[in-house]
Amino acid sequence: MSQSYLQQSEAVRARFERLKAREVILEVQGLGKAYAAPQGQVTALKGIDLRIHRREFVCVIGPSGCGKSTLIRILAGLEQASSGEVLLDGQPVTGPGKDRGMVFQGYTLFPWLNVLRNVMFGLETQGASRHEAQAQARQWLDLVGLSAFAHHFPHQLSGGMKQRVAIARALAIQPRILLMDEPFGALDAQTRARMQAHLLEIWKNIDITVLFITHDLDEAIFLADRILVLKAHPGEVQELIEVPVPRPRSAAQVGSPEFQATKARLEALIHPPQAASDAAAPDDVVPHLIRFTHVSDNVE
Ligand SMILES: Nc1ncnc2c1ncn2[C@@H]1O[C@H](COP(=O)(O)OP(=O)(O)OP(=O)(O)O)[C@@H](O)[C@H]1O
Repeated sequence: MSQSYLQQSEAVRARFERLKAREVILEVQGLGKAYAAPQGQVTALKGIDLRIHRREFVCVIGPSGCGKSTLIRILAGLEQASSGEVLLDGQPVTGPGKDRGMVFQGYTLFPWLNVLRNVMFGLETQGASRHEAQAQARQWLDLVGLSAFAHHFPHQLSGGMKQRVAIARALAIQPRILLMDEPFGALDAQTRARMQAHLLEIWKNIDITVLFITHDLDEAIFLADRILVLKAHPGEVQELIEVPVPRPRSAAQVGSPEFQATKARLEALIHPPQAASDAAAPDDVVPHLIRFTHVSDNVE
């Protein structure tokens, strides 16, 4: 029989025990969010409970519309919950704060500031002197491997480099948790893989807890300690999976039995067998397809 994703080696089990013994940084209790929509109320999130420990790496995955972005926006304090509570270090989150760093998919650097000034920005708004902000920003640029690009402007950088600056900028204010919403979604596969390895290297070297949203199953397994799987309509917790793949992680592990078992479980949760959705669809309804191209313009 093939390996189960629930099976953990002794080392992995011991690591989870150590991880769970650490303090809880982020606690989400009975979180719900309903939006008013023209067709009635939409329940984006319902009864979400989650506890994330210090220096844990949690990925959130789920089908489109399961409330991933809503969740991260509430955690960031950009959106109000309809019910429940979010506690960061035991304190309720009521709005944005410097205890949370954000990195989004779109490149959110200030185009008119060079790389160094982009990283200095948050430090200066927090009251650091120009000199102090510059010294600290240089250290963060060093950490993301971009010291040589301090005086470049965002338009002179590749997509991956821009996201490294965004990570340096988010980390510079020394948040308790880094909230990442599909940060590598716009990158090509090769750059994306490099950024994943790079992010793990950064995470290893500093005291930061990460909550990372992704659509990509491989990315979630490669990065996470635990994966929160949400389901849609309403957005509820389907399962919180402990990733059995040992650390340190490397690309070579993708073929390992524990990686494959975890991927199979995620596939089953996110893309349930066709029969289930077929049963819900009346099979006597033939969709009416409109042909937009010229009839002779065949693609088959
Ligand atoms: N401002 C809004 N007003 C009304 N409905 C909304 C609003 N924002 C989100 N929703 C609805 O809430 C649900 C969850 O949306 P959300 O964007 O959080 O999901 P998601 O998992 O991030 O989706 P995707 O993977 O496609 O980005 C969806 O049904 C969406 O249509």
